[in-house]
Amino acid sequence: MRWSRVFRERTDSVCVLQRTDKVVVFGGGSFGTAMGVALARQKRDLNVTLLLRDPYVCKDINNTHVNTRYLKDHVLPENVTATTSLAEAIAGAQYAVHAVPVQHSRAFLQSIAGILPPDVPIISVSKGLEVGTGKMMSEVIPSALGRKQPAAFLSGPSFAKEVMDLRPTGVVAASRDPQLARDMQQLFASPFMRVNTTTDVIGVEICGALKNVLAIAAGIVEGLDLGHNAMAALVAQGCSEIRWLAEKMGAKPATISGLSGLGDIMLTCYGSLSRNRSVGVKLGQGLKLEDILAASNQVAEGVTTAGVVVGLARKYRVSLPVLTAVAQVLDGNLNAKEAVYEIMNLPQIEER
Ligand SMILES: NC(=O)c1ccc[n+]([C@@H]2O[C@H](COP(=O)([O-])OP(=O)(O)OC[C@H]3O[C@@H](n4cnc5c(N)ncnc54)[C@H](O)[C@@H]3O)[C@@H](O)[C@H]2O)c1
Ligand SMILES: O=P(O)(O)OC[C@H](O)CO
Repeated sequence: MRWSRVFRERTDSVCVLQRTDKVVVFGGGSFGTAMGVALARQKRDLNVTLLLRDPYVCKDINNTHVNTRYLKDHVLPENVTATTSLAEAIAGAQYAVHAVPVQHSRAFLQSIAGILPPDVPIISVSKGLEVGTGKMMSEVIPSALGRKQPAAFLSGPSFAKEVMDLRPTGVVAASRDPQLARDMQQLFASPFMRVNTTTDVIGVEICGALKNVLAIAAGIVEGLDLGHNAMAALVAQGCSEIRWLAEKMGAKPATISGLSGLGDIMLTCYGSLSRNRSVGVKLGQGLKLEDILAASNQVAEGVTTAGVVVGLARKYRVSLPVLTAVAQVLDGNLNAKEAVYEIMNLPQIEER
């Protein structure tokens, strides 16, 4: 019984890969490149095309197989190529991996709405909430395209560099269409990547967005050198706040304690490769936000998501002291030390 199931799953997996000839990746930053490479490694004749804006980076990828801007220490497989042409990138693609930062996703998707066939599934790996609308990518995609498009959301603890280095990684593929989630599982699963499935899109997306805000808070605690006790208390409080809000928004408990919830919180709050955590560390050390952002060429989604969380806390009537304090620090209404002081002086509570 067990072996027959294993065999059947392997056969399906081969089928999805066998019938996939081309995947387009929107955004050739760190994670778009890493996920494109993860797919290219699955099958040597799979065409993985990165859609970029910078012709010089394209040239480097096509001529030297190196993404010189985002992952200059890694050689890409030869079946990863790059183009700046929307039409060329999308032509013949059976899946589209979306790795454009959330705040730029709407304009980008509007620009491709007329070119992307309506039956090509979008696999979004972007983690954040849109400023102004408060929407998740699962809402931004149909709203920007002006139609329903098959979509899946891949999330979980997954630093681009470690995916590139073939270090074991576990993610979750979420889709309201369970078959599409299973297809994504079969497309991405490898000896180096485990892929769980779920239909809890809201849970996966909200946890992926909120953990970036909590990681900034964890970085602040690190930057202020407040110690291990403070870090553990902060992360535990943040986990509770994420659970309170996510549950009110309809997330399932299994998602909150799973890879895209607790798993990604642990990675991003404690992992030194996190860009969001790094922003927090520098804020804690007293640097100005504008200087921190100017010094980096990579996105830290928590910086923009933090303000959206304040609105969600109001909308869902839930108190989120740590997550909303991050927004206050980013807005310059509080400095990092004042934020810690305020949180430590909140009324003592019963645990819930
Ligand atoms: N890097 C990681 O380890 C990682 C892991 C999981 C998820 N993510 C998520 O993936 C998304 C992308 O992150 P990344 O690490 O690749 O970011 P990045 O900063 O390394 O690269 C961003 C990419 O988006 C492109 N881009 C920016 N503005 C654009 C626009 N207006 N139109 C089109 N393209 C635009 C950039 O040119 C670049 O190619 C984020 O939401 C991030 O949270 C990242
Ligand atoms: O580097 P960060 O903080 O954007 O985090 C990257 C991923 O989301 C980790 O799973």
